[in-house]
Order: sequence, then C-alpha cells, then structure tokens
Amino acid sequence: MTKQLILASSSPRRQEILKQVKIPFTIKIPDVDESQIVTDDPYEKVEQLAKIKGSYIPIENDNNIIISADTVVAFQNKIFEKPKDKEEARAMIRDLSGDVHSVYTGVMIRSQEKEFVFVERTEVEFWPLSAAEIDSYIATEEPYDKAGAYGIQSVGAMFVKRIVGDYYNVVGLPISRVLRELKGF
Ligand SMILES: Cc1cn([C@H]2C[C@H](O)[C@@H](COP(=O)(O)OP(=O)(O)OP(=O)(O)O)O2)c(=O)[nH]c1=O
Repeated sequence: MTKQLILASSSPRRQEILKQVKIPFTIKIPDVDESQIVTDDPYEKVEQLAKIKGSYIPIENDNNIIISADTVVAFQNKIFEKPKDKEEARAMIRDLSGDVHSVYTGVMIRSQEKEFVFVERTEVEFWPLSAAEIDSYIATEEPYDKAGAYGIQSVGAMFVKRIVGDYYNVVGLPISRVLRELKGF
C-alpha cells in the first residue's frame, strides 16, 4: 500500500524542498509553543522541538508518515531563532558577520509503528558585512520569519562565503538524509 506523507510544517521553504524531489505530500500545521523548550544546547533544542511538532499531528492510519522539523542558528554559545524585531535582526546579522556559525535542523519521521529523530548540522561562514549592507537587508521582509535573521535561499545568499554540509539543511529540511531515512519506513 502506498504511504501517505504528511509534512507537519507551516514553513513554505520546507514545502518547496519536498516538492522539488517530487514526492506527493499533504500539509498539516503543528500549533506548538516553541518557547516551552529552554536549553542552551542547539542540538537538544531542535531535536526536542522536531519531536513536539511531529507528535502534535495525529496518525490516522498505518499508511501515514509524518515529517516535522525545527531549525536554529548557533553562534558561540548563543541560539538564534526568528528575530522578533529589527533590532534583534540587526544584532544577529552583526554577530554572524565575518565569522562562522552552525545551522542545526532536527527532523522527526513518525509512523504508527515507529519514530526516528535526527539532527543535521551545517557550517556557514559569512563575509564581513558593512553597517549599510546590514541596514538595507533588515529593512526588507526577509529576515523576520527565518532563524538567524537571514535566508540563504534568497537575498541572504550574498552574505555567504562558504558552507560545509547540506545546503538544504540551512533552508530548513536536510532532504537527502530525510529521503534515506524514509526508506526504513
Ligand atoms: C538559516 C535559515 C533559516 N530559514 C528558515 C527555515 C525555517 O522555516 C525557519 C526556522 O523556523 P522553524 O521554527 O524551524 O520553522 P517554522 O516556524 O518556519 O515552520 P514550522 O514550525 O511550522 O515547521 O527559518 C530559511 O528559510 N533560510 C535560512 O537560511
């Protein structure tokens, strides 16, 4: 029997990535309070949030497979989620400027029989950025619905000098690992 994939995410980027690999899926949006996870460890944070999001969606039959994810940016000992305003976005990009940070995405894959959770990390290096570059970027809509206040897939691409790891992990869904793990379901 064919499996029915359900993406438990409101993120348009995660939807786009899954569409790109031409797997049919439906969307259900988890309504969870992300602030309930209080930890200084980015790995633990995305792992736990992916689990909470994935567990929120009910499994209706044994064909259902649910995929959920959570992404954060980690720089030194700080975790950057979505900036709440312009000042926070500016502070995040300033911190990331001229330095290397990590992007962590936690993923949960869940069926009636089993569940599997994993975390991927991608290293991203930013060019040193001028105050004018940062100001013109935070004046756009782009930073505000993205962890770390930038989108590598959009205008934020101009900040990126180098990455090590899966590009799609930065955008919010490490698709090649997801596809590999799905074979076990
Ligand atoms: C670093 C980075 C993050 N992001 C996005 C991916 C995620 O959508 C978002 C991090 O927020 P998340 O809380 O992981 O996800 P979400 O709230 O957008 O969606 P949902 O919880 O419903 O699944 O940041 C980019 O689009 N590009 C980037 O370069």
